[in-house]
Amino acid sequence: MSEPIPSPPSYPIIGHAGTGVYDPVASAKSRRQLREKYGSIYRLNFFGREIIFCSSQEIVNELCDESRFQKEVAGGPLEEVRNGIHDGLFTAFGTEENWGIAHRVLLPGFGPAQIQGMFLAMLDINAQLLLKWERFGPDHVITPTEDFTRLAFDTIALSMMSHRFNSFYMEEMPPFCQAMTRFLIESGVRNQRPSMIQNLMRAENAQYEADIKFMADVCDQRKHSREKRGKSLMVLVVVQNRKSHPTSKKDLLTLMLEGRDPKTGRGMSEANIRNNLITMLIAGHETTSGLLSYTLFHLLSNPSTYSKLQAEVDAIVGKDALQLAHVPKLEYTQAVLRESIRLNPPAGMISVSPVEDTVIAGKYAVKKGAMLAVDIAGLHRDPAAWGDDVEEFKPERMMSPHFEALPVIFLVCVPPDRHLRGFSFQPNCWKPFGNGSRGCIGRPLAWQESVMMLATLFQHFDIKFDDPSYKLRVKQTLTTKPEGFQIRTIPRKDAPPIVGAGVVA
Ligand code: HEM
Repeated sequence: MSEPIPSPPSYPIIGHAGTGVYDPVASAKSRRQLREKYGSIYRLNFFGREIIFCSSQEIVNELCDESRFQKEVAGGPLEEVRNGIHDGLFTAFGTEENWGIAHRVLLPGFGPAQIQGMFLAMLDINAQLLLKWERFGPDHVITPTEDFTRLAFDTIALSMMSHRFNSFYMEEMPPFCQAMTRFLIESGVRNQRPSMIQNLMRAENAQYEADIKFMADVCDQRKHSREKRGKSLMVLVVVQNRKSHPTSKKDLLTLMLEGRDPKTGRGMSEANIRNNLITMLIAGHETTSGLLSYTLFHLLSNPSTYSKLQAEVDAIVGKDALQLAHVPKLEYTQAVLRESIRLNPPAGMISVSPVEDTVIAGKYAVKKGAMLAVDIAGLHRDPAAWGDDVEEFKPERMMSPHFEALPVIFLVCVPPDRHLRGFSFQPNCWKPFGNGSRGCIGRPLAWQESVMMLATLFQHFDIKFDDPSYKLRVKQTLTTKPEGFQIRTIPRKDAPPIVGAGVVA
């Protein structure tokens, strides 16, 4: 006999929408409160649309079975995000042909050799951040999240499209980031509004449309003044530049323009290329920035881990310029990243739905098409999978020999690129990059970039909180990042010169 899924009290018609039970602009916090009160499975209802939230390893392990469950875009915040990026990989419906074509065309662009080939471009952008922090000096208060956002944004553009956005030379955050932040926040809020109310919100709708238009840059060069072009994302300009200046570079943009799907023989359409260019920037820069920001926060909050990481960097990189060969040797640094993303996964939720009526956890009946949300932060704190010290920041649990002793469930890349692997202890208990065929295509890129950033940062600086009493607060769009987190960086004595690669885009 099936059991009812627990649910907080709700109101007729609206259900839980607008009642404060689930705050769309602080949903990570709401999920934490709800799972503390209702346990590892509960359901909410927004104007008749039901979402079942799950967080135990036991249930999530079932939901990761792609023969029973598939990614769900309709009915959740992703459907709103689709207004901006349509059939891009991230928001494509499972049944959409363009997802398969783009996935098969682009996957080779994220293989080990390609990611390693991005090393110099990554080092170039990395050096821009280091130089900025060095030149500001120890008295300057730095908001790391902002510069990590610039880093991630510029790294994607240079390493994947050979294009420079030069965000480090702008006082304000790049206009694309501002438009994207507004767009993602609004997408989350719209998801809880009934369409009748949404239609009345003229100012919000106008801004939303403007932000989408800005990101897509649908007005081509002829319609934009030179000044306006300079400020825009220039997605079309990126494509047009490449078409008028063909290159032998085999980067992701080349794959998009020239690649052929091995299954259908078809290439990506122009609209799908644009949707995927914006997708890569959206999916890749806030998440990586969040990972690096949380990691810095955890290191500063746990001085012994800080010292161990810096000692590892000193022992392996020393006074040399960072080399690609150093990256896999920085094992503690990678354990730090794995543990940080366990405690604070920047992408805190993914959604799936059953392909047929089914029963989960042996007792809860769920219908075909129901929306099941995987609460990743909750999963990463399941004591049954992680032990009683789940709240503690312990990179050691992500190191060998513990690491090798535990069953490795999925590998992102084949050996010998050990540093690029994804790991899981109990099946599917560590899911910061999502699941299966709809898991993160950009994870090896984000991983290499993050290891490189931490290594060079600790090689060149001693870092401290600006306010030692700072307690973690979280800012949320579709992803989360620390809010109000500020640091000071003190150049280390005898640090080697900062090396940028001088890559020409
Ligand atoms: C620390 C950094 C990152 C994290 C935590 C992260 C996390 C995720 C997660 C959880 C998903 C699954 C979403 C879902 O099921 O709805 C995903 C998908 C995706 N990510 Fe990432 N991501 C990161 C970096 C990147 C980067 C750097 C890129 C691109 C350069 C990228 C591109 C994508 C794309 C295109 C998808 C959709 C894949 C598909 O459905 O085919 N991500 N990511």
